[in-house]
Amino acid sequence: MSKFSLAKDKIKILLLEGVHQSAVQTLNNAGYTNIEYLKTSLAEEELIEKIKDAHFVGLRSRTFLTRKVLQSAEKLIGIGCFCIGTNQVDLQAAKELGIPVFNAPFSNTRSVAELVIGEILLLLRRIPEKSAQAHQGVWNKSANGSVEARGKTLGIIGYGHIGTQLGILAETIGMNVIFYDIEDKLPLGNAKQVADLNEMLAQADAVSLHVPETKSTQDMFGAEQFAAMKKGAMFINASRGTVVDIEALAQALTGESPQVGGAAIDVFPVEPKSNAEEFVSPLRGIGNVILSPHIGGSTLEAQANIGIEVAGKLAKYSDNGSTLSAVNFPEVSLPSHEGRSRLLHVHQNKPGILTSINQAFADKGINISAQYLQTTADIGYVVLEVDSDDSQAALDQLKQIDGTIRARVLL
Ligand SMILES: NC(=O)c1ccc[n+]([C@@H]2O[C@H](COP(=O)([O-])OP(=O)(O)OC[C@H]3O[C@@H](n4cnc5c(N)ncnc54)[C@H](O)[C@@H]3O)[C@@H](O)[C@H]2O)c1
Ligand SMILES: O=C(O)CC[C@@H](O)C(=O)O
Repeated sequence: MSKFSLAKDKIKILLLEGVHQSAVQTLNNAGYTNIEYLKTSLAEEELIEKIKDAHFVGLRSRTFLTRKVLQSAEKLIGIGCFCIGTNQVDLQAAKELGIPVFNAPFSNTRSVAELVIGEILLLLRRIPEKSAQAHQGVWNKSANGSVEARGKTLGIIGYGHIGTQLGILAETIGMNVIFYDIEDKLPLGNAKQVADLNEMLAQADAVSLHVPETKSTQDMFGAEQFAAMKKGAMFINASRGTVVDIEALAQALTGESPQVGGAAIDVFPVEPKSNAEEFVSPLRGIGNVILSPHIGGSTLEAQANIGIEVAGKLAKYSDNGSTLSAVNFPEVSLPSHEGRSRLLHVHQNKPGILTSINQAFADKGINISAQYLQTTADIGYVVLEVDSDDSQAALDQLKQIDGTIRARVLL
């Protein structure tokens, strides 16, 4: 449960899924050299084996940190998702175990928005279909079904970081933008929020999904929503595969008179674990459909920035305890702590814990020179500073506080 600070070269960092080398560089620059770097994700049993002695783990969207995996990771003190989505981690389990999870909330936003704009233009011109025909030697020179984006309406579902960027880019090419979000959002440019999803679907010439994977978005788009779309409108999903009923999409794209005119899909309910595995989908082979292997955020710029951002957050948490921008944890932003030892204490959020800590320290004559506290409904994170000579005694006291989840000292 409790940890004493380790020398940096003893802190083991497991990096999975080929995160950008900028992550390794950032960690090395911060003094962390004990890094195991793997190009792929790992299946549960292998992951349990590998993560056993790791203090930090870095991953992208294909590694699933379930409660079972996290419970087996006895030394783990921090998790870095080198992406935006954090649905692949059991955030609640990580929190209960006192492990903060960090991500890169902005670094690939622009890359996704640019890809979607490109896809809208290609779909409206029926280029996927025409390109496939040309590859087969068919010369189909015709304007049938090809339209400009100018003056058409884009419906965005989920008007967050990506949705808003996309809206701005779409307006610059002359599109009207409407959006649907469960929260009231400030519309950028001339965008308009629509309160009812079906009302939005009835107006949009292209619909693009930018929601996170949550209980409320699971299967939020199925046969009923495709039927509510304007006949022949385009459909784009670069959010998460679980948001869309993929069989219903396949049906809406096929038949004598398809309801949906074309689609660009980057994310799938089941995705191959590595580039070596076959990609299986009911959408394969359907005309005017762009299929991409979950690369919406995969540009060199985005990946390099993500590497620096997330590795920097892990190093900062390891060095000074800062949890600023953690997605599952009380956020504490901390100055440097030269000349003193800093103790990190994660506890169940119940009355009396701070009093117990202060009393225990007072009883042992340990002076607290700084104290920072943040809580969520179920856990509390308190950071204390003491004279370096008192650090071991202070850690011993913290370990005994009822409700302690984790205690660690930074020298
Ligand atoms: N394809 C890729 O490579 C790629 C890259 C980056 C992000 N993503 C995915 O895109 C998602 C969105 O990213 P973001 O940075 O814009 O997130 P964000 O959190 O900034 O925005 C999400 C928006 O969705 C809204 N929302 C949540 N539930 C909703 C619901 N049920 N109905 C309507 N709106 C709802 C939220 O209020 C918010 O405005 C990420 O969670 C991630 O899963 C995919
Ligand atoms: O890099 C990945 O695997 C995931 C990218 C994207 O879906 C994200 O959530 O940022």
